[in-house]
Amino acid sequence: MADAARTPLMAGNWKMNLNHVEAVHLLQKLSWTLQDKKHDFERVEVAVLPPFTDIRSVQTLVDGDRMKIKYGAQDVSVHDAGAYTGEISAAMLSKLGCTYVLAGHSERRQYHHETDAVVNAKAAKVLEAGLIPIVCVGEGLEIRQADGHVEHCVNQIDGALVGLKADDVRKLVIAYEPVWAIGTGEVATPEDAQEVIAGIRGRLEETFSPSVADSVRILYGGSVKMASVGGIMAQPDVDGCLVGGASLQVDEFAGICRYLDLQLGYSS
Ligand SMILES: O=C[C@H](O)COP(=O)(O)O
Repeated sequence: MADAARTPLMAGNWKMNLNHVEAVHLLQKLSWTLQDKKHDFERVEVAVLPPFTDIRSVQTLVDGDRMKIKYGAQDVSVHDAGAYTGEISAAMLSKLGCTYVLAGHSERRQYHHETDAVVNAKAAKVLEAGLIPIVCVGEGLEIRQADGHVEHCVNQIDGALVGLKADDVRKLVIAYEPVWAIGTGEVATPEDAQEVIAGIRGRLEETFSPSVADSVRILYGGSVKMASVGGIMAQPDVDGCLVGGASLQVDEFAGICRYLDLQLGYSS
């Protein structure tokens, strides 16, 4: 089990799925399901990351129903304001009540050529706006097969966090997502996840301090399901999951959020 001082976080990345009407339906159902099961949000935090076009509707629902589910965005601009067609600033996301913002998801790195320097600039903007970046790292299959996965991810972390203050780093969340496990049904073994996440935590200790390394929550992501979440969460350095496909299915995502209850044998 991870350090009890770090509250586990289950974050659902909806990617480019669900229009704002569908988003409201799914979130309402998720909230009812978790409430019905008396989910303790202080014990396991729950967040959803909808497309930009859904966020205002999500905000209205969360505020109106006083939901304890948090929400955020999947990306952010490196710019503050101005002539940047199509971009969304961190300040705009803050105004919408977001808590989290993904920075450097592998799909952004792959399809939009985001480098570690861009991820670093995005993380800095998110922190400046008082929000929490979820900085994503992960290796492709070739790097894994060449046994370079820990070094690759640690280097990505170095690049993404360069110039950030220790007190800011302490607040952020990191997600380790092996690219070969995203949307493929190939889950890394719990030991695979632990190996890389422990490597990242070790680097945080070297670069910042033991207390910073102990504070940062590091999630695993890649084909997480109800059936696999327990083994992953049993690892000492894993503090939660970044869930893609399974977060679009209410019962599956609620089950992932309730992994502790289900382990204790409470009703599903
Ligand atoms: O952000 C989430 C990850 O890309 C994982 O997606 P997945 O659970 O569909 O594999």
